[in-house]
Amino acid sequence: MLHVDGVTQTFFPGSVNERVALREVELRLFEGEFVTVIGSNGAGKSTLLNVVSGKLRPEAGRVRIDERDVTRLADFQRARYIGRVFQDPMAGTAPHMTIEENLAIAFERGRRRGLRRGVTGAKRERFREDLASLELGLENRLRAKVGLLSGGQRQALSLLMATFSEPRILLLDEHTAALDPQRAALISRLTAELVERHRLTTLMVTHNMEQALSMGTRLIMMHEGRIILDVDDARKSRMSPADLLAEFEKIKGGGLDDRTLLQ
Ligand SMILES: Nc1ncnc2c1ncn2[C@@H]1O[C@H](COP(=O)(O)OP(=O)(O)OP(=O)(O)O)[C@@H](O)[C@H]1O
Repeated sequence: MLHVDGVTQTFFPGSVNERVALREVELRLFEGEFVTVIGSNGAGKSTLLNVVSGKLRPEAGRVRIDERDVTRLADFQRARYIGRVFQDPMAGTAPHMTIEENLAIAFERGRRRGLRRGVTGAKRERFREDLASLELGLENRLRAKVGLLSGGQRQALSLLMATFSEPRILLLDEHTAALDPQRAALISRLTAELVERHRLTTLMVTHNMEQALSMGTRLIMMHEGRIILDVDDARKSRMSPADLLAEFEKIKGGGLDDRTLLQ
């Protein structure tokens, strides 16, 4: 359902600062797959998410969602297909608006025009139910300003908002990295629950190898703009972080050729 076909992305081409962030990346996600993405700094993980979301238009290659070529659609035009949560808990929500106002915006994203805007009684009830599922007590604080919430609460709200419009693809960009371990565990649990409940096709970038192995149904490793390892669920469930590191060393040491390493 998501096809990334031969995507290449170079920043500052032809200058001394030239950086090839993605090199002919091929990636296919089936409906409902939950893929965790790991890799060294500068491997191209965020750039891949930016190309999928439409924030970046790749210099070569195509992105297709449900067979539709969306390569030339800007991010706001792809918004109804895509939900995204960033590392910064402040990025996904509007601090000066209330919890219910933030939810109302997310709810209306991607829906047809003509539906009643604003917070109606029916919507408020739905928001209350969804917030209650987070088990953070936010269902009793619908009219509180989001700026008053903690980082973990705000990230939980961002996650809920990103899944509200039942996007075709959920993009998670190190969305637990800025949280303390307890909050990170909470957001990981909520992520697994929401992905399962809405059967979302998901790409999740993380630097945490334990998390990359314990979550999702498939794992890919990136290095220098390439996907160098692609591990299915069965194999992933048998791997440890040490195995992943050993794979990485083996691939790096063996002269990289992604075509032979991709499975
Ligand atoms: N907007 C940009 N302008 C210039 N260069 C960029 C830009 N975004 C990314 N790059 C470069 O592209 C390469 C890939 O960056 P990217 O952010 O995708 O890596 P990453 O795998 O997400 O890294 P990290 O784990 O450090 O966040 C890096 O060399 C980076 O410096």
